[in-house]
Amino acid sequence: MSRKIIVFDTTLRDGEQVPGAKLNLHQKIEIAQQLKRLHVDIIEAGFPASSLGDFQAVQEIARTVGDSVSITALARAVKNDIDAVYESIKLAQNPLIHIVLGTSNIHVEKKFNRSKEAVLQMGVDAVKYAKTLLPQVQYSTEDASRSDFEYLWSTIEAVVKAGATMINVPDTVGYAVPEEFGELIRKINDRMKNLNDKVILSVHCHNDLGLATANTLQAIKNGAEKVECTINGLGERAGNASLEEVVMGIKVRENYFNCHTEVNTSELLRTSRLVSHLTGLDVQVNKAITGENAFAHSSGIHQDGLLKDKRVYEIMSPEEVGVDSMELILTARSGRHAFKNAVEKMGFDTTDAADFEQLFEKFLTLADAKKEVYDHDVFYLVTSHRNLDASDKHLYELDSFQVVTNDLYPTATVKLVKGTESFKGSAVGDGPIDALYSVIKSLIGLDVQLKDYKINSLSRGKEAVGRVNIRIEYQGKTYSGRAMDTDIIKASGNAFLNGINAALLDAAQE
Ligand SMILES: CC(=O)SCCNC(=O)CCNC(=O)[C@H](O)C(C)(C)COP(=O)(O)OP(=O)(O)OC[C@H]1O[C@@H](n2cnc3c(N)ncnc32)[C@H](O)[C@@H]1OP(=O)(O)O
Ligand SMILES: CC(C)C(=O)C(=O)O
Repeated sequence: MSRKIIVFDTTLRDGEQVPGAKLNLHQKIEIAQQLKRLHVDIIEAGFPASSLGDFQAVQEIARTVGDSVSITALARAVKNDIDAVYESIKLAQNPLIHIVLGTSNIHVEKKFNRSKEAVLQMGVDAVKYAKTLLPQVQYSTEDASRSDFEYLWSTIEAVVKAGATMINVPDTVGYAVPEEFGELIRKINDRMKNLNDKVILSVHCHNDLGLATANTLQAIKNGAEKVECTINGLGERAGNASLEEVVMGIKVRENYFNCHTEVNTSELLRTSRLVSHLTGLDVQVNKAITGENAFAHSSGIHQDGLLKDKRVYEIMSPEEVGVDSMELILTARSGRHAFKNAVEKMGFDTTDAADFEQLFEKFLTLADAKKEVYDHDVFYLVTSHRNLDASDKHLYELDSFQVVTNDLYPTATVKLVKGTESFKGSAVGDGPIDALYSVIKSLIGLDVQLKDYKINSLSRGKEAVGRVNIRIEYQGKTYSGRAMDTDIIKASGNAFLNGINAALLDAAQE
C-alpha cells in the first residue's frame, strides 16, 4: 500500500511574498476555490498579523472554502501573531496554527540577538499558547538546513513535547543539496518516530539553486509525510518547490517513491493559468508540467516516434495534467455550455447561477462585437466583471484621455476623477506612455518613479487584449499595478493608476 503524502499549498502566503504578486481579496478567494478543486490537503491563506487586508482575506477563505480543506496561516512566535491566526481561521472545519522560528546560528545570533536557550523557550511558549487555542499546531524550524543538528533536534524535541502536531523542516534559503537534505530528513524521522510517531514530518524547500523540487522529492524518499509547495513555484526570491512538479514527480515515478497524493492532477494546468493571470507573473514556456511547450514536440524524429506510439517521447499524458486537446471556438452563436466550459477552463468558479447569467450576457455582447472569443478574452470578461483586475479600492480613476504621438512632441491630455472631484491637464513626454504618466503624476502631485513597464498581448486578432504590468517606487517602497484592455494606452494609464492608488492607500494606513 503506497504512503499518502499531504500536500500543503502556500501560494497565498509564500507565493504572495513575491514583489508584484500582491493579490486582492477577490483574487485570493478565486485562487483558494481553485486550490480546493485541485484537492490540496491544506491551504496556507496568508499572514494575518501583517495587515488588516490579509487578516480579512484569510478569514474569508476560512469561511468560504474551509469546509473540506484544512486552512492555516502563519505566525511568528509572538502572541499577537498567533491570536491573529486563530481569529482568522477559527471558522474553518480543520484549522491549523502555523508558527515559525529560526534555529540556525545566524538567525539566533544576528536576527534575534539572544541565546539559543532563550530562542528555544520562545518556541516552546508559542506552541503552548497556540495549543490553548487549537489542537493542530505546526512548528517550522526556519533555516533548518543551515542549523546545528543537535540544536535543531533539541528544538524539535521540545516543541513536540509542548504539543506541536506537525514539524516542518524548511530549507529557507535554498542552500541544501538533495543527498544532504535527504539525510537530514532521515535522521529527524528516525528520532521522531521514537519520540512521538503521530507527529507529521514536513518539508518546505526554496529554489535558490534550482533544487527545490529535487530536495522535496529526496525528503519524501527519506520519510517526509507532508510537502509545502506553491503553484508555478512562486515564492520568496527564486521561489518554492513547484506543486505541479512535486505532485507529478510522485505520480509518474510512483514505482520509485511508493507514495501518492490526493491532488486531482487534471486541475493542474487551469490552476497554474489562474495563478499566472491573477498575479500577472508569466510561466516560462519550457516550465515542467505547465509551460506552453511542456507537451509540444517539434523535431522530426520525435514527431515520428510519437506518431508510432506516444510513450516513445511522453512520460505522462497531457490530459493527466489538464491539457485540453479539444479547442472550442466561442462565437455569438455559442451557448451556455460552451461558455461555461471556457470559464471553468480558466480556473474560475461558476457555481453562482445569477452571476454566471450576467457573465453570459456580457459574453454575448463581446461576441457580437468580436467575431471569435479566445481564452484571454474570457479571462478579461470574468476579471472585469468580478473586479479581479483592479486594486480593492479606487482612489483615482481614468475618466478620459487623448494621446497624440509624433517624433517631436508626444502629448497626453487626461481627465482623472476621484469621487466627485475631477482633474484635467496635459503634458509632453519622450514618448506616448511617458507623456501619459507625466500628466497623471502632475495631476496627482505624487513623486513616484516608474521602475518597470511590461506589455503583453494576451489574445489573438485585431481586438487582442493587452496586459500592462508596472512597478513604481514611492517613498522607498515598491508597488505594482496591472490592467488589461483592448486599448493599450488605456491599459497603461489604468495600470499606473492602480500602482499609485496602492501607494496612496498604503501611505494612508501608516
Ligand atoms: C521565512 C518566511 O518566509 S517567514 C514569513 C515572511 N513573511 C513576512 O514577513 C510577511 C509579513 N510580515 C510583516 O507584515 C511584518 O514583517 C510583520 C507584521 C510580521 C512585523 O512587522 P514589524 O513589527 O514592523 O517588524 P519587522 O518586520 O520590521 O521586523 C521583524 C521583527 O520580528 C522579529 N521576528 C522575526 N521572525 C520572528 C519569529 N519567527 N518569531 C518572533 N519574532 C520574529 C524580528 O526579530 C524583528 O523584531 P525586532 O523588531 O525586535 O528586531
Ligand atoms: C515559514 C517558513 C516555512 C518559510 O517560509 C521558510 O522557512 O522559508
